[in-house]
Amino acid sequence: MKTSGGSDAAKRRAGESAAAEVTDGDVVGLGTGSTAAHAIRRIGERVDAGLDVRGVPTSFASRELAADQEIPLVDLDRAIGPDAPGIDLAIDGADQVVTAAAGDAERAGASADPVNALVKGGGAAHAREKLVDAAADRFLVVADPAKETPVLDRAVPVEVLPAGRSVVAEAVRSAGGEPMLRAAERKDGPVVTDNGNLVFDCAFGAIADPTALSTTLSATPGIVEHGLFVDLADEIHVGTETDVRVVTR
Ligand SMILES: O=C(CO)[C@H](O)[C@H](O)COP(=O)(O)O
Repeated sequence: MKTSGGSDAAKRRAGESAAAEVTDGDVVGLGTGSTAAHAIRRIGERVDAGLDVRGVPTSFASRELAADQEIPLVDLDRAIGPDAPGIDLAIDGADQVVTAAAGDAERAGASADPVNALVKGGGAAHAREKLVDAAADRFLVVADPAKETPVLDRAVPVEVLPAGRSVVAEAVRSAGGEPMLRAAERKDGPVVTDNGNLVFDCAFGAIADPTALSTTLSATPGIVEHGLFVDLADEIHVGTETDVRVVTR
């Protein structure tokens, strides 16, 4: 599994804090990445102890981990609809998250109410993650302090239809970004997502207006989904070396 950010202990605290929010009967969106994996493992322990939940995986990796933990699963298609249960909460990681805590020093004079924005997609799972996280009644982000920032400036992952690669690259450049095709680590060639698409990591520098950039990317033909998650998170569980700080949005 790909990991980024801070210590595993901090990630575990964040994941376990969010997993404690799951209650009997819930349908839970199961995020992707090393921090969300801690939440999935803790939910698995609770299922073993009698908790009645169903999980909606966001990726091949989260499905495999949840199945290993013997968490009953339901497809997103079966979770959403007129006679479907819905998703009570989703727990998912992030590559960058704007929090006031990260900006206390840097933000002198800036608004005390930070924009509710994340960068996700370090594991190339952001298309399904956004489907599940946005469909949930509550979306809990699990992170560590290394993910916190006053302004998003990490390259934004963009999942692209293979046939639209050049068209999308030009559109990203027109929007002020520099697209870099994500290469696979143990294969000659690009990363191919769970949906059979390619990923551009698009460097925009500091993203002053994540909402505007999100709107632009969403409107670009050939982009299946991008990793800017704006106004979706309800809580950020930030694990530290000693405890957990919960930021409510
Ligand atoms: O968006 C993601 C996968 O697409 C992950 O949630 C994100 O990359 C964080 O991963 P980790 O918890 O391993 O740092």
